[in-house]
Amino acid sequence: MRYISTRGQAPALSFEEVVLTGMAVDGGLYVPETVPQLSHEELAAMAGLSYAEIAFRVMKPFVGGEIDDDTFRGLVRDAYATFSHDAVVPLNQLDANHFLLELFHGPTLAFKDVALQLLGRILDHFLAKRGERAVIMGATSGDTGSAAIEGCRHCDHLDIFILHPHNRVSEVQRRQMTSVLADNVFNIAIEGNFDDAQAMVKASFADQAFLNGARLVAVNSINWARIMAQIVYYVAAGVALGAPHREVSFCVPSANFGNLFAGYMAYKMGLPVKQFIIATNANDILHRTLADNDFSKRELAATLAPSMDIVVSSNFERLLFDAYDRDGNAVRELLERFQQEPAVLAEAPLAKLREKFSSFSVDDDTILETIRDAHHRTKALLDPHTATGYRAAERARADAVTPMITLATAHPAKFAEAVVRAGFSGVPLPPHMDDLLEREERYTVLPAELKAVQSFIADNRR
Ligand SMILES: Cc1ncc(COP(=O)(O)O)c(C=O)c1O
Ligand SMILES: N[C@@H](CCOP(=O)(O)O)C(=O)O
Repeated sequence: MRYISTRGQAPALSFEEVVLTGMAVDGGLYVPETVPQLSHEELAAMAGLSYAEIAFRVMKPFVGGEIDDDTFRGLVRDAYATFSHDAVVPLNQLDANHFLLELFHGPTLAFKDVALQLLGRILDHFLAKRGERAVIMGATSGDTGSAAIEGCRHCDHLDIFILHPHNRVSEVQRRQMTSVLADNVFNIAIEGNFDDAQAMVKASFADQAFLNGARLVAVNSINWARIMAQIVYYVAAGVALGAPHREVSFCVPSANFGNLFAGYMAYKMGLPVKQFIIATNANDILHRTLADNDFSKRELAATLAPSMDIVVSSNFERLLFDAYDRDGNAVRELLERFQQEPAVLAEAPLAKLREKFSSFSVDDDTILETIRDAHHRTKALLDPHTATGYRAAERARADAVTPMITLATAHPAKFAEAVVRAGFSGVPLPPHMDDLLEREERYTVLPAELKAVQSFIADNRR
């Protein structure tokens, strides 16, 4: 299996190289050169298998033999043994054909654990084999950071630097990151927003001179392995509800678009998907692009679903690459224009996207109303991100027959403030986090300046 860049000018890489590289040198993101196919028979044979076994079968072609099967099976098994639910990502039936796919039973209570528990183990495997150390640099709006720290903190070969927007993540999210006092973990609170943090991470991949030759690794969804691991739960959920014999639809709370892109990959591999619904909060660039062909940046709004407070949606580039028939030059031109001024998509690619995707934007008042309404109707207590998905699914679904699977991306305890504002008395943290609010914290506040962040990393890496 080879991986190519969405901007068409970087060298093709192997799986091991792509995992250890992150972003392509031409500024693009890596995608598989060809999409492996899951036949009708292979999908049907997954019914009833454990999540770890489905994960092994779905991901094996992407690994392309670069980790031997027994070792890879072991990494996958160990990654999902950290989840507190036997089904790893259980389906919760809300009504006749609306299901919640609960992705929050991992150690840090958000969907990021699904990929980052595995990515930490894969990185450890490759770095140990090479006898190398590496520096992780990641940007987070609150969930990727703690999941990356949790997934990589025991890895002797890694130093981890996570940038979060100062005072713009929930208290639980911040403490999940900053209360990890390990020698190889560094939390940086940026005086800016997530887009500033992500831009600094991307700029650091583009010019790594500040690291004096050390290897820089990505844990954000720019790293292909993140997407690969997230494909699995779409397949597992689809098969559990009757695929390949019947179609399913998915509604995904979206921002950086790694989650939904993984679903699109599952579809391209052969999972019968009728419809994808993109749910956004008030930061609605994905919705505006799809609905009005308005691919333009707007001021970032602080919302009740802070993990989705993102304007520049990295992985949309991967979808555009497909929509533009894998024309790297066209994608590069479009994204360069988008960075400078409002852009529009060409007619044909936009029409292609509209065949499979619809979208819906949900403001803060509606998030609160939805948390109340969903609880009243189904007894499920949703976190504010999942609430955007639930509302979008109820409003935008194409029919009342195809099972609709809304991805529950975080546990409500991570966002107690919003849940309390919706009228509930609070949500207890799970036992392993009982004392989270009393734990000592350590983090460094820095201005949103690339040089300041890079100097901090250069001075502190081991
Ligand atoms: C809880 C939660 N829901 C939804 C999202 C959006 O996912 P994505 O960025 O993959 O679109 C994120 C983070 O981005 C998140 O942390
Ligand atoms: N919501 C994310 C933002 C980063 O997204 P990623 O999927 O690219 O890591 C977060 O919680 O940090």
